[in-house]
Amino acid sequence: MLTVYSSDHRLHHGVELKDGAISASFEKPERAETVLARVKTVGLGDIIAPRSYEHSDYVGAHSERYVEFLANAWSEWTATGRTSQALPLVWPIRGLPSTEVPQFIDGKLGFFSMDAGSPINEGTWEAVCSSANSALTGVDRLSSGMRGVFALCRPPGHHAGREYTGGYCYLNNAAIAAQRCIQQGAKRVAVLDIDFHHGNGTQDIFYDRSDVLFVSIHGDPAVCYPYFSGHADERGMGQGEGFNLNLPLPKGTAMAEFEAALFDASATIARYKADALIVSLGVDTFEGDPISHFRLRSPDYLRIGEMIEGLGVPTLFVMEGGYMVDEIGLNAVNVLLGFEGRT
Ligand SMILES: NCCCCCC(=O)NO
Ligand SMILES: [Zn+2]
Repeated sequence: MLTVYSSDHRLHHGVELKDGAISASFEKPERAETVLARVKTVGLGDIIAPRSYEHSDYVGAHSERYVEFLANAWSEWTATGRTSQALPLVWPIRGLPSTEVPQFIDGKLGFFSMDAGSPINEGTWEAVCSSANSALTGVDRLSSGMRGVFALCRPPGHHAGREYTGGYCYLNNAAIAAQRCIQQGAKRVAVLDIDFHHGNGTQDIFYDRSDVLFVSIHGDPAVCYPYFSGHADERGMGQGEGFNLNLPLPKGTAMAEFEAALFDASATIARYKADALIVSLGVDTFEGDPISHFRLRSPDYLRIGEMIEGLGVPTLFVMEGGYMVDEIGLNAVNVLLGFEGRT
């Protein structure tokens, strides 16, 4: 299987607000390096760098003004004399009447984010573009007739909505890939999100559309991040009604329950008859993950890959979460090996 990877991800080192203190982010460069090392160790296949794309290739999944905000945020922040990481401090929540985009960068940061989980620093935008470009390059290779391609994306993307950052995400790599498939003529694209956390951003982007089916298996938002999306009654709206399937599972879920949910997800995707499948591949479902609450074990990821292959659809795997750095490579690549029947 071909892997698309850019070392430009190393330009982004985030911080995060956790338990009331600022600390180095769990979303660290070593994550992608460990997965890359495992890809090489197992001889998964060729590894290529992404092609470059235009900012306009991100629009469709995202709004133009959001992409422009991301591209200019660091320069606007540093123009105020600050060299620290740019973080939002105020958000346009229920009861605040203005719907205008503020002119000052501190207001823009809050307008275009859902939480303080996506800090912006000097190298962030370049890293974010390299991550989205890896997903786009993966689609272009898939379209050339490949059965499966792996976009080793970092930073991740599935919490990024049409106009907001969040949860370590900036551009929604999986959504940008799905949109590219549609632009290249696909009539129906399925996105399967198997990360521990609900892909609220991907849901947001396609919620009113029937040409992209979104299916997510994740920790119950009543007790798990992102808390405010991912319930089973969120089924899409307008033309998208019935093309959004959330399968929330309780904390402590192990493979038996996860596999049953994946079986249901697969049945829905099979009925949809997708021309292409984008998998948001998070492995923070692993039992040792420091910020998540499922109990999958490394061999389980082989089975997950097998089940995804059973859908018989050209598939782009897009790396999302996974924070147990020692095992992230083993677990992510096990999905890809399972997909290839190398179990
Ligand atoms: N900082 C709060 C938790 C962020 C979750 C990131 C993730 O793995 N999403 O899939
Ligand atoms: Zn996650």
